Amino acid sequence: MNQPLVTFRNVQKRFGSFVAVRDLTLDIHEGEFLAIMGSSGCGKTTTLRMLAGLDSPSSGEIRIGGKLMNEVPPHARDTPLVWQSLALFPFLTARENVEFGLKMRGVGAAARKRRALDWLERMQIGEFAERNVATLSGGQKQRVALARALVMEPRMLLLDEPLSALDANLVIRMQAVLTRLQKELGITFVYVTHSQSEAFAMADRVVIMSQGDLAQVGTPKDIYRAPANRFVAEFVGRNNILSGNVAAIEGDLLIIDTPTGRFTANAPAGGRGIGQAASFVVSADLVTLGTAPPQTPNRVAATLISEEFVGSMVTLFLESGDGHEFKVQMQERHLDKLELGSDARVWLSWEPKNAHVLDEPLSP
Ligand SMILES: Nc1ncnc2c1ncn2[C@@H]1O[C@H](COP(=O)(O)OP(=O)(O)OP(=O)(O)O)[C@@H](O)[C@H]1O
Repeated sequence: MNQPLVTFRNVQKRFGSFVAVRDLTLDIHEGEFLAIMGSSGCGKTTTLRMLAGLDSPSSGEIRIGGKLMNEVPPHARDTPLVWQSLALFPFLTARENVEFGLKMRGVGAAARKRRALDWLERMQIGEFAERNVATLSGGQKQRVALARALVMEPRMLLLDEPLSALDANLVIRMQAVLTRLQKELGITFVYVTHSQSEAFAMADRVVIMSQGDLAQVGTPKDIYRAPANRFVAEFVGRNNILSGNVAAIEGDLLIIDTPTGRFTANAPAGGRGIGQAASFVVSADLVTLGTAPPQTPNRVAATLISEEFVGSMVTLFLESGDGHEFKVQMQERHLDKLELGSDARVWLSWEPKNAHVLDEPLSP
């Protein structure tokens, strides 16, 4: 692979004695869409601000295109940041705001106007071009800010919750606009968000942070199917997590005794001995639900507790005899065929290859 566009090497950021980012080592590749996720206060914005030059690392190195950037100020970088409380010029129109950077670069009036209007159109706010930005709604302002950053055609764009002021329908539309533009223009996007659906829908790779640490980086599929640790497995949500002790090892498979039963799980990384603690996850959409006992080693009898519908998908919440909660996700039409009553007794099962053994938990 080519040289990464951005490298963080053992980057730490302290505010007084508080450590906001502990020891971040991460590569960002040219043209990729990288999302940074994690719960509030985990260090996402601090990471982005260090990349924008608004904060400098307390130790470690940040390089862009191989060049050390630790002390390079924001205006000397090609890394515009679009964030929630956007700094638009309130006394200018939407178009003038978008034109501003081009004017600073000496682009002529006619070309500036054409490019600004083009970007406002792409952001679906062309009709507001001549309105003073102070009179626009929060969501409209956010799109002016996006147009203002994109019109400069930067090599990399940093975005901090850029869609947070938009309603749900507009979020979906803007997600499609942004991902298409990102691929068309080949701009590297670093995108901070709270929203898992947003990160998983848009990003090529997702970084999950926890209290200043990088918990996992990978494709959305990797993170969903093979969470590296318990924090990520719980953060991603739609996972069943079971814990116990290793009873036997058969090649890449571990036989694990848990309070809910004995199960076979996949542990290609190995590294566990008999008697050691081990946890595994099975995603909710990889659990099969049936009314007859299945002929597989990984099976549990469970009682249906509740159902949650989102669109055509349903998540079932169930409980095994020992009180462990299971989640099963399926298409609503499949559920209808099963004709389950309330408190129905059912069987859950999953293939050993879909039970993924977790690495050790993150250090406390
Ligand atoms: N200038 C500062 N001085 C002191 N502490 C700070 C400063 N900036 C950030 N922090 C602290 O560092 C931690 C990480 O903050 P950061 O803004 O990176 O979190 P975040 O993951 O973006 O959170 P959120 O999702 O809530 O925006 C927080 O505990 C925050 O209070």
